[in-house]
Parts: sequence; C-alpha cells; structure tokens
Amino acid sequence: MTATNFDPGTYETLELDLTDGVLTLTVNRPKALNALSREVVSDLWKAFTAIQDSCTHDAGWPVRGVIVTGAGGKAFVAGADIRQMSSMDPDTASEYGRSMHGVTLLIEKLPVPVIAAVDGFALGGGCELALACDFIYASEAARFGQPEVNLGLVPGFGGSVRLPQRVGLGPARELIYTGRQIDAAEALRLGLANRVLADRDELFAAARATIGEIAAKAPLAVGLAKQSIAGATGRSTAKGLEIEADAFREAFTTQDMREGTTAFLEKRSAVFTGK
Ligand SMILES: CCCCCCCCCCCCC/C=C/C(=O)SCCNC(=O)CCNC(=O)[C@H](O)C(C)(C)COP(=O)(O)OP(=O)(O)OC[C@H]1O[C@@H](n2cnc3c(N)ncnc32)[C@H](O)[C@@H]1OP(=O)(O)O
Repeated sequence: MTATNFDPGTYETLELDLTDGVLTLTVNRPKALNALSREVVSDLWKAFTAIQDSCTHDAGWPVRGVIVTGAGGKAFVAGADIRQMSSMDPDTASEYGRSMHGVTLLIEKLPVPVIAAVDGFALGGGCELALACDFIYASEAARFGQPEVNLGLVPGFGGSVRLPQRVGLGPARELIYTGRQIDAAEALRLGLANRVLADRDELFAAARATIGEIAAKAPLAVGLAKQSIAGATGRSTAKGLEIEADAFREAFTTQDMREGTTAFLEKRSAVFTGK
C-alpha cells in the first residue's frame, strides 16, 4: 500500500485529504452540484478500493474512518448525472447503475466507519450514496430526496433497498413516489439522518469526533460488527444469528480480543493493534 493511493492528484473528480486517520473524500464537480458522472463513479470505486486495501495490520491501518462530502457549499451530491443519462441507452444505463451498486457495496464492506457529511442537496443518487454510508450527519442546510420520478426514472443506486431499511417502508414509499425534498429536521425525525449540526464546521467536527471515538476501539472488532450488521440486515433472524455467530467466533481468533479482555481484568486500558 503506498501513500500515492490517497494523493489528491490521483483522482480527477475527487479531492482526498488524509489527516489523523480520517480520510475526507470530497466529490469535486461543484459546477454540476457534484453529480455522479460515470467518471465520478469510476473514481469512487478506485478510492474505496484503495481504502479497503489499506485496512490491514501490515499497512498500519492509515485510515480509521472516511467522511464523504461534496464540494462547492451548495450540494452534497445532486444525483446521478442527468446530462450523461439523457443520452444513455438501457444497456449503458444498466452498466452505470451496476457500477454504482458496486461502489455502495464496497462502502458497506469497508471495515471502518464511513460518514456522509451532507451540507446542501443530497438528491437521487446523492441520497443513495449517503444511504450506503454507516452514518448520515447533516447540516441544517441539508435537503434530501429521491426525485427520480420527476425524470421518468426510478432510484437506481440502491435507494429502493436502503431507504426502506433506513426510514421504513411507509416513509420510503412516500419519498420515492412523490419525489419530494425533505429538510434536515425531517430527515432526523425519519431516522434518515443520525445527527443534524448547525453548519458545515460543526458537521465536520462531529464527524471527526465520532471517527476518533471509534478509532480508539479494536479495529477488527469494529469491522466484524459492521460486516455482521450488513450481512444480517434484511435476512431472517435465523440467518442473521448465524452471521453474527461467525463474526463472534472470528473475534476470538484476534490478538485484540485477548488484549481487550486481559486489559479489563488487569484494570488497565487496552492497546489494540488491529491483529
Ligand atoms: C442491477 C442494476 C441495474 C440498474 C439498471 C437501471 C439503470 C440505472 C442507471 C441510472 C441509475 C441512476 C440512479 C439515480 C438517479 C438520479 O440521481 S436522477 C437525478 C436526481 N437528482 C435530481 O433530480 C436533482 C436535479 N437538480 C435539481 O433539481 C437542481 O439542480 C437543484 C439541486 C434543485 C438546484 O437547483 P438550482 O439551485 O436552480 O441549480 P441548477 O441551476 O439547477 O443547477 C446548477 C448546475 O448544476 C447542474 N446539475 C444539477 N443537478 C444535476 C444532476 N443531477 N446532473 C447533472 N447536472 C446537474 C445543472 O444542470 C446546472 O448546470 P448549468 O445549467 O450548466 O449551470
């Protein structure tokens, strides 16, 4: 794993900043309100693959959490790229949809927390990108929606699955059928947003603080817990318990589990190494 994977210049459409274990990934197309062009989707795949590859003991776990956000101060991401979609045939659109499905599944597989810091519009594919993240933190200026029906489209980056999981079938149906936008307060009420902060500075401070809090825990355990929840979501209780049992067993194979339990009994703080 080399640092060049996170060098800002590596990605045409993204800005990356790795500071104190927090990787801030900014979709950088402010003139198009950070719309998810095919180039952005390809860069997101490359960036999240690099993050995935860095999450090992040998690589030193340089990334302990990711903040996803948008540039320009007006939008998180205003959706898939309407200009590009307007000329797509169904097969190209399908490939576009599937490529973004891959990005969202990769985000859910990452063994570190990914926080969507939403300041401004998170619409359509932008809301779906946020839904693939572990937590959605919103500024008071945030607005969410799945307005695809206004374009003769449907959610295509995972919203049909993840929005009902996050807010429930009733509110998800209403948002998708009406295409309406909701503000940060409503998003919090529905459980779409985990937290609402006054402005962009407080939004990022809260996201960094949460990542810092989680970074003090055993990294493999956090990753196993994330994997367990993702695997069990939407499955039967029996299947979910099987997935949890496998993760629980795997935790017992880690040095961090020995360290964590021993440190408790010796009444000292644990020193986790991610092994
Ligand atoms: C097994 C899988 C198979 C899948 C098979 C299915 C195929 C699926 C493929 C596709 C899946 C896609 C899934 C997601 C779909 C979507 O996201 S659809 C788009 C949803 N988003 C929207 O509808 C929002 C569109 N934007 C707006 O409504 C407004 O821009 C705004 C956010 C309300 C802001 O308005 P305003 O302040 O007036 O600014 P504007 O002038 O409108 O915008 C400024 C410039 O930004 C450009 N822009 C905005 N949004 C987009 C966008 N989504 N795409 C491209 N460009 C966008 C806008 O055009 C302006 O540009 P200029 O005119 O050049 O200045």
